[in-house]
Amino acid sequence: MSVELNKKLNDSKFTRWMALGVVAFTMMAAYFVNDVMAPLKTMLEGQLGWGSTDFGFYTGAYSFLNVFFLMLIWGGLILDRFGIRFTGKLAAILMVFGTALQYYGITELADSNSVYFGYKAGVFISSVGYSIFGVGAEVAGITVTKLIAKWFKGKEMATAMGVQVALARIGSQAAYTLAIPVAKSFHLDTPVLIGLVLLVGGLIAFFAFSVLDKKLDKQIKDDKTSVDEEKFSIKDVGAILSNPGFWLIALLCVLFYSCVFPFQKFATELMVSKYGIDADFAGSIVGLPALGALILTPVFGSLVDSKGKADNIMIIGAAMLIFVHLTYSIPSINGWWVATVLMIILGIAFSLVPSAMWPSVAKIFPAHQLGTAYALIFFIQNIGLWGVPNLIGWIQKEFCISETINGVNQYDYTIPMLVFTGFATLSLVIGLLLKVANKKYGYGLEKANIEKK
Ligand SMILES: NCCCC[C@H](N)C(=O)NCC(=O)O
Repeated sequence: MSVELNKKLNDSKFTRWMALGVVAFTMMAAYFVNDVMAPLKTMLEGQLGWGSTDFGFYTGAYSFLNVFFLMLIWGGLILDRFGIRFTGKLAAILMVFGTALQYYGITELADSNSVYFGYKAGVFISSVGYSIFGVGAEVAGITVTKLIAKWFKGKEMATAMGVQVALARIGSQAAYTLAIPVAKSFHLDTPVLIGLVLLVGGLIAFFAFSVLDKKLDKQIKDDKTSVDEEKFSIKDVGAILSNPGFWLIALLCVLFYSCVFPFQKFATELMVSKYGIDADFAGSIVGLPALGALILTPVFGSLVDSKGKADNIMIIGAAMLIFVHLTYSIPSINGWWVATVLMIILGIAFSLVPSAMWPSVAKIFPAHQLGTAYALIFFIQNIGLWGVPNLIGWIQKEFCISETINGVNQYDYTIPMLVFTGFATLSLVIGLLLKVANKKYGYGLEKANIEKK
């Protein structure tokens, strides 16, 4: 009888997975908007005169406020201080506002001749919007990760994190697949408008989740058997930063993701220019990792839950990325099917690492430090998400223009792909060091997550 009385919302499998589904929709919309402009790179250059450095500037803007104004750090502190509901709603509002501004930049300012800080008004304002969106998206990301750790503690935590990431990748896949066909059938800005509508839906979804979460908090408070969670204090930042596990995960994260997300932003053009894939179809190939991750991330997540071995999984994922990027860099290997197979391999790596890495953070840090720990890791990751697209855009402009057709530059991708290979190699080295640290400090990364009853 007392067992029944103590039953909380998240003890019901159906309710916790339904709650996850609701917030996953918010993240799906966020990932759609995040990626929807990437396949349009060549169209943006042709129709709005956005060159490679403009595109690199815009793409890197996602992380600009997070990195230079420490917005992610504030977001993490707000999350640990004021909780999941407040922070999640704030993040969703920022995403909607930022996307609306981005839309304004590519519609109303498309023909403007004004220049701000050396960039066309349209490029600059869209980038400001994307930067605000980036704050919202990243803060939403850490909020959702923390809420999964709360709702799924001692349960299928890695599977749930995997499912959330997988559903988010549907957003990315949809963006890569639909952007060019939609932009061609309607207007260049229509894909962003669709993203804006989805985000408003995501905002409503998060408000709906908050009702459930409030109820769960009340149950946790009323439950005499539940242990009171320690409150976050600013001293915890020091504790997080002095943990070697933090630095290794953060470095693995920045290096690994620097050769996935920024690569994907340029990859549609790579598929067309090097592999001769039709522009309408190229986005779908680039979206393949997202599609693969949809199936594989939960599979690998449940493997981590039941069998553990997160340390080895991260190492294998990093090694696969080296193979993929190195092969993309070889000029003589240019068959469309090779490009496709490599994307599939990248998709497997892209499923392995996140499904092992994010739950590992929850093993290294206690619950009250999790928001800040995820925020600091995302912060370091964002340095890469800002710097790498700018670096690649600059390299392309300086060293990679192979010819110019009707005023649109064609780029050779050998050097950019070697740069990505370098990052992937470093991520493997860090993965190996993490394995050593795991043994030394006993993080338990090799252990299963699901508590045996
Ligand atoms: N294109 C999405 C960027 C999301 C970055 C975010 N900080 C993150 O790492 N999310 C986890 C993931 O695996 O997508």
